[in-house]
Amino acid sequence: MAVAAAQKNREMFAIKKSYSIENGYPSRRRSLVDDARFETLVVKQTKQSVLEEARARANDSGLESDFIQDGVHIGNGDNSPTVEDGTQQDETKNGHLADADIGDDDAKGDEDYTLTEEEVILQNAASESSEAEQALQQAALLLHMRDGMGSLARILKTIDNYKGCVQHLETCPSQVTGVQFDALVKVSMTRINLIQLIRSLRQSTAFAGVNLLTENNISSKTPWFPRHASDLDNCNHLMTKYEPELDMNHPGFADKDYRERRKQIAEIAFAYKYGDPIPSIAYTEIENGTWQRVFNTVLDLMPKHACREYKAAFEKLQAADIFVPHRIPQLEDVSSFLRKHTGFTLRPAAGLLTARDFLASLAFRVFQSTQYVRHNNSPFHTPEPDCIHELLGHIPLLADPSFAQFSQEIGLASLGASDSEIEKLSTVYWFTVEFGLCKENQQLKAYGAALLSSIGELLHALSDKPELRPFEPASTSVQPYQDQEYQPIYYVAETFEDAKDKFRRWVSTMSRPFEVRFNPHTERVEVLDSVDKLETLIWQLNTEMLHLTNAVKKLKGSHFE
Ligand SMILES: C[C@H](O)[C@H](O)[C@H]1CNc2nc(N)[nH]c(=O)c2N1
Ligand SMILES: N[C@@H](Cc1ccc(O)cc1)C(=O)O
Ligand SMILES: [Fe+2]
Repeated sequence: MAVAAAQKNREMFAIKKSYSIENGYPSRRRSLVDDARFETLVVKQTKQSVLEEARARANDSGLESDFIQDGVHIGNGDNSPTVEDGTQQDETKNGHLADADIGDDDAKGDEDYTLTEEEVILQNAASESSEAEQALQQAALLLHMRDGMGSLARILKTIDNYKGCVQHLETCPSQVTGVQFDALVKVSMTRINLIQLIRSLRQSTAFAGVNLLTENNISSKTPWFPRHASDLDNCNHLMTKYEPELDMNHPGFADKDYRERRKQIAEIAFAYKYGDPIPSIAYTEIENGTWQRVFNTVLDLMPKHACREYKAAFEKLQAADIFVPHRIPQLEDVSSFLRKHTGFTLRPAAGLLTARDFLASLAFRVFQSTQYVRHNNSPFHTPEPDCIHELLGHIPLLADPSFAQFSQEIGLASLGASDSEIEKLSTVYWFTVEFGLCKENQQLKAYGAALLSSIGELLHALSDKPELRPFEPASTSVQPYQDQEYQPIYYVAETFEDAKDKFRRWVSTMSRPFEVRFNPHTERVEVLDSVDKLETLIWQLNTEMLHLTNAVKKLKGSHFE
């Protein structure tokens, strides 16, 4: 239930299509970092207005009675549960809590609750249907008790009145002035009763604050992030930029048929749900022709300019009959190929995703791939990712174990990261996964996907025009860039292993106060926030160590035979 509420939260606050047109996205020279910044702004504004709307609704006398009629009002004569408290004056003027003047019982219309975000989510979840209203909800409440432990009895009695079940109770001396103790109470009760319980407790002068906490230990300030691969159904927020409909510079802007085709293909991504096979597309002769031109050029340039790992995986894709010149590979076939090699899978994406959503998928070893094809007028460079870029650029390296792990680590680092950290991570992603160069026997090779899928840019990167700098996460992550033209700066990694090492050390300096781990068996991201979870993990690792030690012993033994 709690998880469902969190997802609801995401849906409520989600921006559907956020960029340029509707929201006045400002500049023409733009980068994904600018986009991330803009996204943050739009998300904040959307959230603010959703919250304000919900608060207004709650204060609206018509709707208010929905929640209040059953007796949040104290001593109002019906048989409803009440706080066992003589006083009904609310003296709480505590920030986002009840900064309302609640007068006497008759003053219904004057009540002005300022709901917290958690309460808005709860109310929203409850208001869906009568079953949703009656659904059991786990929740944690933090209460500031002015008058000491005596108030505990009152709390328990009130919870009991609302047919709640107390699962955990903990108190400690409070840091808040005027408050003697804080109590943390975990309860289970129906949503509707929980809403009423909170209101009821707030009306008591015994409490200087009643806070509904989110369902887990992570602070409610941490941005929502997917916990299971199926939560990625909520992670496909598009950036409306470089779309053929919207951008006059887009090669498909003037081509009506092309725009129609793009819409058709986008529908597949919009309808896609976790677990579905990725629908096949019957690519047209023109589309296959565009693929063939790019494919053949990559074949020509790859031996000299691509890194070793790319070439090795490319050959495997050819051997599996997935990479052939005359037809575009189907995402479903590519996805099963990757699954066998590194556990990566694909999801269809309708276009350029927001950095937060795109990176989050990587944490689950899921790569969000577009399925449409660039316009046949510009086969060798396009301003937006298309399936030729995903297939020829990204797929080979996602089949390489070391690179797959690097990609996943960027993804894991992004979960719950702050907006400015997302900006840095996507900049690192940009200069490594998209545009990275590396060394091989003193020679410069390309491993970045946007280089390997764009012959134009590949040759530019390896010419003497751009500036080359050594990859160093701390400085690379704050380097501004644009995504319209060829890059003026590229970063060179010694090796993947070296890049991964540096990246890991840099990530450990980020501000996130918790560690996460992906459990491949359940496809779940676990937050390592309890001794229990850590102990289970240590036990698993010990078992694995035992097997590895045995393997070493056996191998050593066999040498002496
Ligand atoms: C993380 C980063 O900003 C990166 O460039 C992302 C953004 N969104 C994307 N969205 C899609 N569909 N494909 C991509 O390759 C990317 N790249
Ligand atoms: N420029 C790349 C495609 C691309 C565009 C934008 C990106 O963010 C990434 C890749 C190509 O032509 O293949
Ligand atoms: Fe890409």
